[in-house]
Amino acid sequence: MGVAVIKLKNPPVNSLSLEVLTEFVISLEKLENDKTFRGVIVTSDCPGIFSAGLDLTEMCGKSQAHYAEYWRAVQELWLRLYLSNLVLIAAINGVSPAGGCLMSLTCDYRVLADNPKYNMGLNETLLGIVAPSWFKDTLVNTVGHRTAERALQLGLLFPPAEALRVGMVDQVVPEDQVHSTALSVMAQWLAVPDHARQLTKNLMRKPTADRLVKQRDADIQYFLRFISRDSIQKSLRVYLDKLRQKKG
Ligand SMILES: CC/C=C\C/C=C\C/C=C\C/C=C/C(=O)SCCNC(=O)CCNC(=O)[C@H](O)C(C)(C)COP(=O)(O)OP(=O)(O)OC[C@H]1O[C@@H](n2cnc3c(N)ncnc32)[C@H](O)[C@@H]1OP(=O)(O)O
Repeated sequence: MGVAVIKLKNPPVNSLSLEVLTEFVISLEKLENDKTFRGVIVTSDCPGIFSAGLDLTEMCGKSQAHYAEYWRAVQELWLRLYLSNLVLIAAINGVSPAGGCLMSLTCDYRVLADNPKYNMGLNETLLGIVAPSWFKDTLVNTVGHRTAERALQLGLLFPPAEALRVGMVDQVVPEDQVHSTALSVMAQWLAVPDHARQLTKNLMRKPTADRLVKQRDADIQYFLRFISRDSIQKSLRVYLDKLRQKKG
């Protein structure tokens, strides 16, 4: 039925490095241009981890030029996913904080494995950083304003039952059924004529995407100013050190 699977593979935690973001956009573009494909299942090849989100090492101790290049790549992936003409289904087979969660929120439907460790949410505030407005918009469009407001301020990571309750995911299923469920949901979405579904998706999503498109450069400048602050760099270093020390 013309369904591709994109499996994220950047061990150990599928962090969204510049290289991963770039490759993801290229793969998506190829699938968009190949008319034999109508749908994509986005999943992970790293056991227990869907994606650890944006790669913190790309946002810490690097040059301004690097931050700008990285942020443009983050914007590009979000825009491509959010406005994709393909049916995108996230088969979430692991934990998905921040950028990992965002990626799944751009999909048309989310199936999450029922494992209490597989938390998801936009936890940026816990790192001492702030989810950008378009991250916030994506969450609001999924779970509504009040739930998003509380989740964003507290940096909440929702376990599967809670994620389902607030509407962050559409289905929670046993871990060994995530892929088959994604496939059967895909069949249901592909039963709808493409042109009607695509125009409807565009109608729902374009106003949100346009807000970023209209101010992409300003958004990059804003990110540069924010991420270059000493206090923000310090927060990120402390957070990364904590992650590294966990093992020791
Ligand atoms: C007004 C606003 C204006 C502008 C906006 C400005 C700023 C906002 C910018 C960006 C928004 C940010 C979005 C993000 O996505 S930030 C990333 C958030 N991610 C997390 O908090 C997850 C962190 N990781 C974890 O919690 C765990 O690693 C995880 C549960 C995923 C897996 O645990 P596990 O025990 O299996 O592995 P670890 O031992 O913890 O990690 C292994 C290895 O990987 C490194 N690691 C983990 N996560 C990341 C990451 N996101 N980026 C880079 N590296 C990561 C970890 O340090 C370990 O490294 P090492 O010790 O060297 O092996």
